[in-house]
Amino acid sequence: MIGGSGVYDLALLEDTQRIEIASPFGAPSGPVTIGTIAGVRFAFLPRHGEGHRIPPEGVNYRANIDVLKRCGVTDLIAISAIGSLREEFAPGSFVAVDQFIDRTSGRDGSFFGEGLVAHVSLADPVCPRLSSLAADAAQAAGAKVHRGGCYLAMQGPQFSTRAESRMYRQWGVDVIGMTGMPEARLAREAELPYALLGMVTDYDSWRDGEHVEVDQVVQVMHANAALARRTVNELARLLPPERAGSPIDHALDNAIMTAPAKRDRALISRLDAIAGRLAL
Ligand SMILES: CSC[C@H]1O[C@H](OP(=O)(O)O)[C@H](O)[C@@H]1O
Ligand SMILES: Nc1ncnc2[nH]cnc12
Repeated sequence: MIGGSGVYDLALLEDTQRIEIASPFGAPSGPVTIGTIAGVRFAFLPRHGEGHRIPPEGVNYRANIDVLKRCGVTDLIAISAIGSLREEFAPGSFVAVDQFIDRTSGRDGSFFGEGLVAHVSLADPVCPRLSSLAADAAQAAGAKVHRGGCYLAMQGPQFSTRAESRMYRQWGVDVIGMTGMPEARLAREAELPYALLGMVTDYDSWRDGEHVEVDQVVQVMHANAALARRTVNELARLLPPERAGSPIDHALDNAIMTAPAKRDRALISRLDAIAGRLAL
């Protein structure tokens, strides 16, 4: 699990171990905590680091996913604070996001590049099985849950202007945040089924006379902290004892374009965790 704003630890984890893992993609947000809940092994990483040190544009998304992959993670659930662009997605409710629009810029958005070109499909960026499990867990924990929603990833760190917020509504966007991209696209390249469970903390600035302020976000986040914790607990209980395979486990099978003789050996060795399975 990757925890977002307000979710800096998984208090329910038992038999925990904190591990500092190095990544060829640079420094991750911090050590990974590994432990169990109801017999299920979880690895947890707070996206903004302990004490919320790292801004959304400064998160090393590649290193975070790389180190989780190195821990043996098979499925990735991200928790995020989100603003709502729809009246019926009220603050306090949860949204199991199923689509993204990426308006971020200047972030490293791929593990691949010159010397090893790859194109994975991102038509359906979220794993339906994992997303539905996350939604079931939030519902069992007592949350009001919306299944499906389009998340616009903005660059931040400032919140949107009123004109942007209203334009995003016209685009059919449901919720907004600053971190879902490039996280979701990198998870797909890493062949990790990904789900994003958003906690609505505010109505973004599209309503007359209202605008989002961080104190309001923090207030709703704190009010929701216990619910988020119960959700993780329920999730551990809902996960099937045997993990079913997913087509996302093989997302890279037909993705590599670069001819074997032209491949960059240094890049291939950096990709040992992400694409080692392919024996490039
Ligand atoms: C604290 S409001 C803005 C901040 O919260 C969200 O973070 P995360 O997605 O990690 O929960 C949003 O994306 C911004 O980074
Ligand atoms: N309104 C908003 N815009 C961007 N990110 C957010 N995170 C929580 N609320 C947000």
